[in-house]
Amino acid sequence: MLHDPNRIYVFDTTLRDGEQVPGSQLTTPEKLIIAEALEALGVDVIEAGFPISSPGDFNSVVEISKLVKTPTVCALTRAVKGDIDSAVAALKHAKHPRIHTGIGASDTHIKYKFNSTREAIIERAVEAVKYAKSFVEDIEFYAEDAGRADNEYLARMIEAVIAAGATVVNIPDTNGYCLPEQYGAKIRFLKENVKNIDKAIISVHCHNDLGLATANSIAGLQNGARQAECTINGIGERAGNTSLEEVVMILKTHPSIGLHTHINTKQLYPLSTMVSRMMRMPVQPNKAIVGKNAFAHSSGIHQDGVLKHRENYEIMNPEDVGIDQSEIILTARSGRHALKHHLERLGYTIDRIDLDQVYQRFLELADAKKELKDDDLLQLMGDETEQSFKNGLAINSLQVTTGDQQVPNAVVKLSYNGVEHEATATGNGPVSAAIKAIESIIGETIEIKEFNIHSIHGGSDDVSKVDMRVIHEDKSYMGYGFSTDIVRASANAYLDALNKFI
Ligand SMILES: CC(=O)SCCNC(=O)CCNC(=O)[C@H](O)C(C)(C)COP(=O)(O)OP(=O)(O)OC[C@H]1O[C@@H](n2cnc3c(N)ncnc32)[C@H](O)[C@@H]1OP(=O)(O)O
Ligand SMILES: CC(C)C(=O)C(=O)O
Repeated sequence: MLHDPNRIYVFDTTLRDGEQVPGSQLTTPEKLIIAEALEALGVDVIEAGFPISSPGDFNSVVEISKLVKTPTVCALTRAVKGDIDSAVAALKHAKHPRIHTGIGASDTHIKYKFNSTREAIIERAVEAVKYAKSFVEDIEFYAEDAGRADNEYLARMIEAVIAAGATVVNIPDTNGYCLPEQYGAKIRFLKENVKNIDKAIISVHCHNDLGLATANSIAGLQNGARQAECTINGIGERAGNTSLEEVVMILKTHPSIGLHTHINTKQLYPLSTMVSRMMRMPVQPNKAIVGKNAFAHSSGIHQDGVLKHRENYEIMNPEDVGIDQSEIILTARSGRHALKHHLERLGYTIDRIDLDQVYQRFLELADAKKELKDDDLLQLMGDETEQSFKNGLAINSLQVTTGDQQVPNAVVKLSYNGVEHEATATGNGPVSAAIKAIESIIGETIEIKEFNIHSIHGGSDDVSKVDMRVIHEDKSYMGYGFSTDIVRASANAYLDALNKFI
């Protein structure tokens, strides 16, 4: 039945089990967008809904069936004829329809949910599979709460439903109870004790109540299961389901397991973001693979290690999951290598910078601010009271006079290579006067290509940020300046650019 015995079929249930999360219900158009993205991701099966549950869910299964071309479209039912009839109707347009029917298999469910007996439940299971099979060829059977079910009984049930026509047998750890070793052993037991097991694919469907959903799913796959049921971001009933991105990336990162999927992993992050937004379920920052911090390094030793050789602290390539690159987050735990990396990225030549001096000021700011962004660094470098550059240009004083009926005039005192120089110049405005005075000290005219003044928070008493692009020997250099005085901010930005090449 399986062409490639090492291929894992990925069954996505984001739109069914994932959508059981309170507050995360989706409209049909939203489900269609996600279904299309799941198809592009390369999932093998999309569980589109539980058609008997509501007219809206029925309609979603109909529309997804019409839309999706390659993956199997699956609809969930209880072991109840009415549910199966509804699923058959909803799947009418599916190119590859599957009915997913089943019933509880643990003694707890048999006794307290159904007030029934083991034998009677097997009969209901078989009857449901046969009924579904009379409409659709591809039938998946779920033995609910199989994680807590007696293995001998489970094996009898599975053998009976395969004989009745089930093509896939799902062994859910519905309550997230099992340990990986137990769950793996359960799958192995079924592989070894169900006589007709080679006529069906074993599927794993694990919940995360103890945080073991992914570990259990992998244990199941390593012991013979060939379909993994999961959701994007691991969303689902209670603590959620196995997360699709985790299973897929575990198999890709550990080729020694010898199993693979047909998932286009570069779509994982974009899809995670889409599902999180549409389902109003934020992804926790430390979530494996797709969390905001999954490829972000914030402590100095790690940052140094990653900058020297990414694989020192990364076992996956962020690009493989659709994230552009790892991030080096600047915090008070960062070291000089990380600071240097960002300064270089912002156009500073490290040889020209007094890195130790800048680092001490950086630490003080990082202690106060927690995380430093580009603007914080630029402000740090452009701080008019500090000398960030070795032998650089620094303004010692700047006097400007301007007003109606008066030619703007600037007097600049500049320290250059440790020597103070003074110059006076006029211009058509106070900024041009200040720039001309600086030019007369350095003895060169440097072309300014771009010049922008922004206020940081708004308000007339705000700090202004100036960014300026200058050209020197056909190369562009950016300079940034900050001050409550826009002339001083402009002069600072000009010197910041000049310090990168003078
Ligand atoms: C483990 C899982 O995630 S299973 C999927 C869970 N998803 C959902 O439940 C969402 C969709 N569900 C629904 O819309 C509704 O619960 C419906 C339409 C299925 C049923 O609604 P109601 O008829 O009002 O029944 P209600 O939900 O209150 O109770 C469930 C009934 O189904 C029975 N039942 C539960 N599972 C199964 C099963 N697999 N096979 C047969 N009967 C079942 C219960 O024993 C109970 O029957 P009872 O009335 O004889 O005691
Ligand atoms: C319906 C089944 C597969 C299920 O969701 C579970 O048992 O958790």
